[in-house]
Amino acid sequence: MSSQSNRVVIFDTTLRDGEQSPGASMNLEEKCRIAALLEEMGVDVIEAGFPIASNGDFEAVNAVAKQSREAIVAGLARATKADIDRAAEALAPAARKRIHTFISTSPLHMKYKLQMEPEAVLQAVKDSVAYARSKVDDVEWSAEDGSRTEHDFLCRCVEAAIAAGATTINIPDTVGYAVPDEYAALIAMLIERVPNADKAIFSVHCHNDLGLAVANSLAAVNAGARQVECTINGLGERAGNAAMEEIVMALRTRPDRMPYETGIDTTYITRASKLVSTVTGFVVQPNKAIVGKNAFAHESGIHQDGMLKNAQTYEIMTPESVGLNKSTLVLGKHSGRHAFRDKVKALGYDLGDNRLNDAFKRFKDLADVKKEVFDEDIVALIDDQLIRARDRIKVVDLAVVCGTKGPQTATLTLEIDGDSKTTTAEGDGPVDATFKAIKQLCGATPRLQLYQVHAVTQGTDAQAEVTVRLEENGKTVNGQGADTDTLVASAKAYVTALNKLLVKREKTAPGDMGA
Ligand SMILES: CC(=O)SCCNC(=O)CCNC(=O)[C@H](O)C(C)(C)COP(=O)(O)OP(=O)(O)OC[C@H]1O[C@@H](n2cnc3c(N)ncnc32)[C@H](O)[C@@H]1OP(=O)(O)O
Ligand SMILES: CC(C)C(=O)C(=O)O
Ligand SMILES: [Mg+2]
Repeated sequence: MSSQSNRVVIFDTTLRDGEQSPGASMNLEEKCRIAALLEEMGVDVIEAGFPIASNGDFEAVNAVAKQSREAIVAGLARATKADIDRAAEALAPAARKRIHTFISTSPLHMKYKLQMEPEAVLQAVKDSVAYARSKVDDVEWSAEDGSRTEHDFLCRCVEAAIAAGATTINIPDTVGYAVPDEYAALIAMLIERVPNADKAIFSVHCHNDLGLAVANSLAAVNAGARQVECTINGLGERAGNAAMEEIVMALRTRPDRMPYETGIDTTYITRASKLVSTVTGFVVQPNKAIVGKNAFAHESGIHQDGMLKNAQTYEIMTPESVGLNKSTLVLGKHSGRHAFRDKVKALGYDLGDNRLNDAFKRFKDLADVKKEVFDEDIVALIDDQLIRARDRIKVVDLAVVCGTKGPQTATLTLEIDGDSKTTTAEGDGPVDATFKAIKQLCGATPRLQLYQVHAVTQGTDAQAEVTVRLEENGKTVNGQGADTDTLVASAKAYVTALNKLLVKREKTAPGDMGA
């Protein structure tokens, strides 16, 4: 495959560079699960680890090598015989294997880290690649800190690596220092100047220290690179590596600007992201491209309206293309009537315009006090409204004084058959005071059989749903009330139950309000 081909090799290093994220260690079984999924989704090369790093890493590379069939399994090795031997041993069972050997080529790394003269590094390139080639046919050579390497020296190293048998040449932007046009020019320069460049695939490996890993990788592909090294969720050393899902979806979404193909079945992306996140404990930020919780979610009314009319108004990829069922229209304070009507219908209600408008107003009031309005909230809100529509008694206003000082008092205003009535009652706690105030105003004396509160959803801003069961003359009724204020929900529940009792009384003694 040359820089003329339009096929881009996807080299996943989640299990190696991804695991170098502090705190992202994975055990053997987890690595095997991730590798199996990567292979299933069509990753070309799986870098399974750095075999000399530890026995655990060796075992993991070895296990992935045993299980993989189609994907090439790669193991990392420094420019030493011991590293290469260990990598070759770990990779031995693989159907398709690659030794990935590297050494730094930048003046800074050579002088301070390796403490080697450039000529010694060049010799190490030749020796390490040739030695790796004596073990396997597929050898990748990386110029660590390649983007900060002096051009003439980099050309000499690349030429030497290809001459020694490297079939892939990787030019990492190890510290995420490059910017897109500069990085693209570097790759183009190498392809142009290195005499045997056509004998290898050029690869890129970008870190995200400036948030440019994906942009740099794509710019390099346009300049002739045909392998991209990346990780699921952009996991990796420091700010991470280029995110595979972003690379693949960018290529898929913009073939007009980037006419290249990968072998990835993109419908696996969401599954792979979730697996890596679960295994590593690295939560994906909600606004992360492609795989964030909000990547296909819309809350604002204008966008939701557009989405309902034609999803392409606000989505450049389909959720199905990344393995999600559908986009979500999140109902919140920014939502509009179109989305609300759609949701109400989906929840099985057929409300006329007036009721819908009324419900929408109550939904907006709720959204003002609650971060997110869930389906259950809307069901509670509409049920509450439907139950209350024919009520003779309605809760208008409630103010409760409670706390450690006592006495607990409730000042309540009810509308009874169209008349507004207010009273204040003391009680043994705020709920008792509220119920006493209701009884005073209605002159009712039913027996309270059950009082139950549960949160409709989670969080301190959740709506409380209260159930009250009242008994009078052998007749039992239940009343429900929902509100973000538990006491208001309690008052509504009690009043709902009372209204039901009134209906029952009407049937036996029409016109009677209470005792
Ligand atoms: C950019 C990258 O991502 S590179 C990969 C980084 N990943 C890792 O380092 C994770 C795994 N690493 C490890 O477990 C350990 O560092 C090991 C096993 C590889 C080496 O451990 P140690 O022998 O204790 O050495 P240590 O890590 O302290 O130092 C690294 C040594 O390797 C040398 N070295 C670094 N890169 C290379 C290279 N590509 N080729 C040859 N030598 C190298 C350093 O100069 C240093 O040598 P020195 O001991 O002579 O000074
Ligand atoms: C080992 C190399 C490829 C690397 O991870 C880097 O330079 O970032
Ligand atoms: Mg790296």
